[in-house]
Formats: sequence, C-alpha cells, structure tokens
Amino acid sequence: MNHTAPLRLLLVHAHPDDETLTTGGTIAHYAARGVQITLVTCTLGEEGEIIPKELQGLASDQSDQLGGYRIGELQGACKALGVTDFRFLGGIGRWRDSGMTWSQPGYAGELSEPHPRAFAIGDRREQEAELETMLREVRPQVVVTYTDDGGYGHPDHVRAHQITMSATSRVAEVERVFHTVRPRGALADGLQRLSKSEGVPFPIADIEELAHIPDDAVTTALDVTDQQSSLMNALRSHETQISLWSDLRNSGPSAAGFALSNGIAQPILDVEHYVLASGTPDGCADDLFGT
Ligand SMILES: CC(=O)N[C@H]1[C@@H](O[C@@H]2[C@H](O)[C@H](O)[C@@H](O)[C@H](O)[C@H]2O)O[C@H](CO)[C@@H](O)[C@@H]1O
Ligand SMILES: [Zn+2]
Repeated sequence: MNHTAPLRLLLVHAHPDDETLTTGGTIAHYAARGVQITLVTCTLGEEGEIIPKELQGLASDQSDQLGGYRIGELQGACKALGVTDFRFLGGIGRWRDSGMTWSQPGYAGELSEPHPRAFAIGDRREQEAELETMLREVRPQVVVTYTDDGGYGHPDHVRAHQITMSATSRVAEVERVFHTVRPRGALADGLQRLSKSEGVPFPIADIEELAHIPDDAVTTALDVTDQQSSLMNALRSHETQISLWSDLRNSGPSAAGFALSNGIAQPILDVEHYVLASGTPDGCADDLFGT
C-alpha cells in the first residue's frame, strides 16, 4: 500500500511502561524515520507495585501518588523514544489503573473491590467514543494494541484491546491494526542468551511463566537493533516498574535484560513482533506500513 500522505502511527496502551516494554523499539524506529507517533495511554498506573524502596510511600495504599509519578516516567520514556504526542484516554486521571483484580477463574491473586474510576469496568461506550475522536483527529494509517487476552490477561490490557478494535472498525482512515506479541522462538532464544550472560541479578524466567504465542502466528517482525540505546533509556525511565541491567562483558544489546516488580529476569529482544489483526498484509512482513 503506497503512502503519499505523511505516515502516522497510533498506539493504545493500558499503563505507563507498556509502550516501552512491548513496542519501545518500534516507536523509536518509526520516530527516527519521521513517522508521526501518537501514544494513547488509558490509565496512570496508580495501582502498580513499586521497586525502589525509597519510593514506596507513593503506593495507592499510602499517599496514592504513584499515578502522578508515573506521568513523569512516561514523559522521560517518550523523550527517549522520540514521542512528542502522548495523551491519556479521556484526559489525565479520567480512568484509573484497575489493579490485578483478575476475574479469571483460578487466578489466585488478590481480588480487591475495583475503584469506581477503574478503567476495566468503566463505561465502554465513553471510552470508545473518546478513542474514536482521537482516531478521527489523528487519522493514523496504522494502529497498534494488544491481543484479545491483553497479552497476559491484565483486565486493563483486555479493555484496551476491546475499545481499540471497536473504535478502529469505525474509522475508515485506519488501514491496518496490529497486535503486539512475543513469539515462543524469539523469547526462548532471548532467555537462552540471558542464561549465558554475566551479571543477571534475578532468577531467569521459565518460558512457561511468560506470555507468548506460537511462532507461526506472527505476521510482522520489526528489527529494532538500531534502537536499543533509546529503548534502554526509555526502560530506565520507568524506574518504579522496571529493573534494568546489561552484561558489561558483552555490550551487545542481546545481553541486556529487565525485571518487573516480580523480580523475574526477562530478555530485551532485538526484534519486536506483531500479528496483523485487520487490513491488507501486503509488504507487512517487516514493516507495519507495508509496501
Ligand atoms: C507490564 C504491566 O502491565 N504492568 C502492570 C501490572 O504490574 C504487574 C503487577 O503489579 C504484578 O502483580 C507484578 O507481579 C508484576 O511484576 C507487575 O509488572 O499491573 C499493575 C497494576 O494494575 C500496573 O500498574 C502495571 O503497569
Ligand atoms: Zn500494562
């Protein structure tokens, strides 16, 4: 699909940090090539856990200031990735991080009463209307969000998927919608590299602990090797959510890794993968915008 108009990419993410964790290399790749990037984040991440001990007082059950702090983290990550247009769905604070109140049967996590502004139980029509308004204003050729299970089941990720698929279906200018995914093969290779690198400060994840999809479901693989330093800087900005390290012996990006607040080491991949959810697949093997 040949594009004469300037290319525009809009991404819909649930919490500050998701944009970097799942699509950071992609954002930096296209921003560096002059593509107009719009990042829509649906919550402020108010219910997140906090890694640095000295910041624990920000937690939702203490001063409840984590949401505001994570706006700053997101600003830093956007600067590192080259994003100047980043927005919160419904405006700052309209929807709140729902927490890990998973309704999935068998999930043993704490099930707390969701907050009245919780994104995952909010008015879906209002959320879709907000997103549709942004889509009609930005007119992105490509939109990125999560798979129908939200990638790993988080209710905010599931809701972000739902409203994005509904809103984009009503906006003709959106040519393609992609879901960000991690294929088993690339994840396994990354875990293998971590197991061979030095200075990994956390136990390395077992692949079955990490969300992933079968390799043959991937439609698009974007090489982001040339964006690893921007990606590392953006990951570093999300200090309340992400611990980061690289193997000083092997400075190659593939030796770098991260851990969330659960303290499980995961690899930083040099390729970011997608599944084309709607639109023509022409030329999409290694480019979200196709030929
Ligand atoms: C990557 C992502 O979506 N993070 C969410 C998630 O955070 C995880 C959650 O606190 C879990 O209990 C931890 O084990 C895990 O390490 C965290 O990444 O959920 C948070 C609460 O909704 C959210 O703020 C965070 O952005
Ligand atoms: Zn998230």
